[in-house]
Formats: sequence, structure tokens, C-alpha cells
Amino acid sequence: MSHAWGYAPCNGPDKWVQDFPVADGPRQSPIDIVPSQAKYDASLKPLQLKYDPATSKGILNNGHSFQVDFADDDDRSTLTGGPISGTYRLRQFHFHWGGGDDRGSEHTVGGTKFACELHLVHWNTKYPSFGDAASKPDGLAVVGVFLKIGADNPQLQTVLDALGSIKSKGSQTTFSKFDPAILLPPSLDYWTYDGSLTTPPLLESVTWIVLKEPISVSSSQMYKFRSLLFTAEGETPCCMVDNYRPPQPLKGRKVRASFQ
Ligand SMILES: OSc1ccc(O)cc1O
Ligand SMILES: [Zn+2]
Repeated sequence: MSHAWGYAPCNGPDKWVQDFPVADGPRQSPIDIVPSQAKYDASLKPLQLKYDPATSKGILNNGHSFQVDFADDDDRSTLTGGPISGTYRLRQFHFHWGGGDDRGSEHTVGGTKFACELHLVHWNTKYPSFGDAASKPDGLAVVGVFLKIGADNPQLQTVLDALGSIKSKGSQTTFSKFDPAILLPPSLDYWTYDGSLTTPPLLESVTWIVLKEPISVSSSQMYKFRSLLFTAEGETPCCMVDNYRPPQPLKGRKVRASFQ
């Protein structure tokens, strides 16, 4: 693939292996989660997500998704408990979504796709930085939350209202005093497995923590996600849709459940 990776037929998930051979590795993400195959593990601890709204910094269209970045120079916003040991700091969150309500999530549950999936990205503070952690097998922990088509979700609105300012690739704006905990469902029951980033460089450094309970999103709210562009100002506009990687082979991995 001579040009940058993306989600089009010419540079999409099936082509990534050309520049990123780990795409065919043993612990790639996402996966299809089959609930009947996920074994309850009583040793799994409850998730502890403690976020300080003062750590939210800005919102950026990176040309593949949009992300909200957080100050991660101290332990004000952290993930502890769950399947991980130690303290992981919140770095950013971003989403993946479809061009229609019938698709868009990266993980699937018994083959079911959701319209959208939120990823809250955390890095292990046993390492000096996010960049260092991202190359270690226990370096990252990503909490995945499904967004299911239904009622309008007011908790999403501040994020969606900011998208008008970051329409094109490379645009960003300040995004302060935001508490990502408002995006979480009431239950923190989860599935967990060892996986990877779902975008290049596809590093196999992620402990995935996928919440069983989705949050809602309305069809009209989904249109706001789809109003973003993959392209920069001055380029032929291309709507940012279908920015999801499909499920990858499990290759013998076990998925554990924190609930019975
Ligand atoms: O999509 S999963 C994911 C996780 C961490 C990251 O830095 C980027 C990612 O795309
Ligand atoms: Zn993601």
C-alpha cells in the first residue's frame, strides 16, 4: 500500500497487512464475542474508572476518527481493577461508526453489529509514556462501549456539538471540563481478552475490556458522526463513515466474563 492507510477499498483493513504485517498476528482486534463461549472468571475484579473532568484538553479530527485527548502527566484520570494490575492513565477516547445504523461497531456480539463503538484508551504507568506502553504486551487497556440505536442520548450531546468545529482532517479545538464517565452505562459488567489496536500500527498491546451493556444513540445523533470528513480542507470531501475494522480470527484466545 503505497499511500496512507484508511477504510476505502484501496487502503482499507484488507490492505493493512502490506505495511503492517502484524495485521495477521496471533492477538488481533476486534473479535466477535460469543457470550456462550466466554467463561465467567470469579477472580476478575470490578472495574474502577476514576476520571477528573479537569484533565480533558481538546478534540481532534485525526482523519480516521475523532478523539478527545486528556492530560496524562499524573493520576487524575485512571483505570484500575478489572483484569489489569496496577494503574492505567486515560489518554484519549474515540469512536468507530457506520454509514448506516446497521453497522459501525468493531467488536460484535454473537455476530451482532452495533451502530457505533466508543474506545476509552488507557496506558500502563509502569512504563514512562503512552508511546512506550503502546509497544508492550501489557501496555494499554481499552474500555469498549457499544452504542445501540434507540433513544436520543443527552450525555453524547456536548461531544456531538463540538464536531461542527472539527469537520476536516487535522482540525481541532479545545474541549475542557468533560467527564467521560457520563458516557458509561449503569452496569460495568465486561468481557475481557488480549488483543491489539484496531488501527495501524495494530500493536498487540491491548487488554480489551468490552462492556456488556450498551448505551443508546439516536439515528439523528448518528448523522452528526457521519458529518465529519476523512479529508482535509481543500481536498475532495469524503464523509467519515465505516471507520471500523471487522472482527479478526480468535486464534485460540479465551474471552473471560466478569459476570455470570
Ligand atoms: O481503535 S483501538 C485504539 C486503541 C489505542 C489507540 O491509540 C488507537 C486505537 O485506534
Ligand atoms: Zn478504537
